[in-house]
Amino acid sequence: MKIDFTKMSGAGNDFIVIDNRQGLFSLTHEQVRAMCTRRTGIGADGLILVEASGTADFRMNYHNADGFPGSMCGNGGRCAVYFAWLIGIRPAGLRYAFDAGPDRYEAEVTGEEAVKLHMRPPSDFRERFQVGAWNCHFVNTGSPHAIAYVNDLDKIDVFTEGRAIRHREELFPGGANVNFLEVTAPDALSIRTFERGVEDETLACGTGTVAAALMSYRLGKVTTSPVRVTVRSGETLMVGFNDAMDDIYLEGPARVVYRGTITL
Ligand SMILES: N[C@@H](CCC[C@H](N)C(=O)O)C(=O)O
Repeated sequence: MKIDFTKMSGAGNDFIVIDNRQGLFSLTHEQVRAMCTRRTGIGADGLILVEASGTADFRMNYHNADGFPGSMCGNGGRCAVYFAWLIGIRPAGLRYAFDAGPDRYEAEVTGEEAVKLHMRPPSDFRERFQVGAWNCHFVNTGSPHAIAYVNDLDKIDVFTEGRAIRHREELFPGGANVNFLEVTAPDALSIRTFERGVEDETLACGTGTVAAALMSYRLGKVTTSPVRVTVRSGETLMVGFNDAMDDIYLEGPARVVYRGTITL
């Protein structure tokens, strides 16, 4: 089976994106994992099948690099929308609606290689609890996110510390993504994320970035919206929100890295 794919980067979070609107491809977990594996496969943090939806412009069928379906992926959603725009899923217009899991999302292409994704209201805010030596916080922004604040982000061993927190199933049933944050200004943060399903640090995480901005505002660590969040790739994501946190967006770069064909 030959599959045409587009490799995309959402602020450094990278994805294999496949047009599956005809329903031609049914990939096993092993095939997804092999395609996402770096060095021996294409290499990516996740794989997105863009599929037909009865009521939205498309459905985002997202898998983590481990081959299994993931929860909401913010950067993946932004890449999927840019992909949909590039292949002309809607002949005219920059606004898209897509389904992901049980939820409907709206987004717009805001410029060349730029997408703004409207997020769903967060749930399950939990503040100030101890996980080993870490003072942690938690919020679900479509994916579950633990958060810890640090003074010097460069010094953190994200792989070791993140992995230990990620697996605390008694606190986070199903596991959690783990974000380490440094507050750099009243409207700015830097973030590093250990991603569940990738089982490693990634160069950016969209739902983690939203979790970081919302939690930091709740805790008074940032005082305004939008919040500029610098991710590990060095790129910046913007998170805007109202006080009620029911009108939230994630905006930033989404670009094509290359196109190819893989034979499975
Ligand atoms: N990279 C993502 C998050 C993807 C889902 C996550 N790894 C999970 O299943 O927990 C993002 O940009 O939000």
